[in-house]
Amino acid sequence: MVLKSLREVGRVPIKEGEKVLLIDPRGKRYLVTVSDREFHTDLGILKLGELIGKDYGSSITSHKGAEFRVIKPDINDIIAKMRRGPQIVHPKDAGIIIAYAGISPGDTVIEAGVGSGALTIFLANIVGPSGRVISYEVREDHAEIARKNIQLAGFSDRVTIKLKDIYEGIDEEYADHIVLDLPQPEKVLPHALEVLRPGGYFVAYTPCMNQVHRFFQAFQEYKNEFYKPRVVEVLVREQEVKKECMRPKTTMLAHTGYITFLRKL
Ligand SMILES: C[S@@+](CC[C@H](N)C(=O)[O-])C[C@H]1O[C@@H](n2cnc3c(N)ncnc32)[C@H](O)[C@@H]1O
Repeated sequence: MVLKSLREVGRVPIKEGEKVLLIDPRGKRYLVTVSDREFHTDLGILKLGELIGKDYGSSITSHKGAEFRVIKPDINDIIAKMRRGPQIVHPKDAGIIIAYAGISPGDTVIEAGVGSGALTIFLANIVGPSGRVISYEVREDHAEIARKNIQLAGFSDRVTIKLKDIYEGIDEEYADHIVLDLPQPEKVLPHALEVLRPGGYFVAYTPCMNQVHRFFQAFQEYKNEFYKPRVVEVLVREQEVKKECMRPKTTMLAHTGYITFLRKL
């Protein structure tokens, strides 16, 4: 057996039409599509066609002599650069939703609302090509933004956006998990019970404590159908790493939302 070096395995030359991430000498990032065109920056003009056939990790130089490194973008790069409509679920919250609910490749996840599609992209990434994300949305303009963002991430094959109010019901007969980012998740509880598989999770992301309170008042009627609930808030404290001093950053993204997890019995 011939073992390939890591360098050979990772070596897939850049092709025309691919999305790549360029990083300038200051660390500024640009998501561009490789084609035979010029890309203008304040550090000079780049001829993107020069990237074709190069390796990821290599660089391209502007007409002013600035060197831009090129790497393959991941979903975080896509989400950072995509168009936003409503407020998106932050990666720290998407991460814990996926981890605590055990969302896995091949799963069918019903989501609402799609908003800008950020959480949808995280979900589609984890369920993989054999899974499905079915996302309900009431606003056509939000659905349109999300559709484009999901296409940009390359997940249109596994995501279905439905223009429908999920409070009125769920059309599907089966879901491994239900993930909600909308104002009144308690209105989805009776529909969720009909379609959620035993062991599957009902997850509700809500920014306000009074929403959590209202949810749990409604939940009393359904409490025998679920394993004991869990509510979390995720705080990420980034560190400032400098040669002379390492310490927590003085500012942080504190509150985003409360995440409620219910597991169906
Ligand atoms: C905060 S945004 C969701 C953001 C999304 N999670 C993301 O990460 O980009 C909430 C969305 O829920 C939609 N929405 C509100 N009530 C809904 C309902 N009953 N059924 C479906 N969508 C609903 C809104 O139109 C809005 O687009």
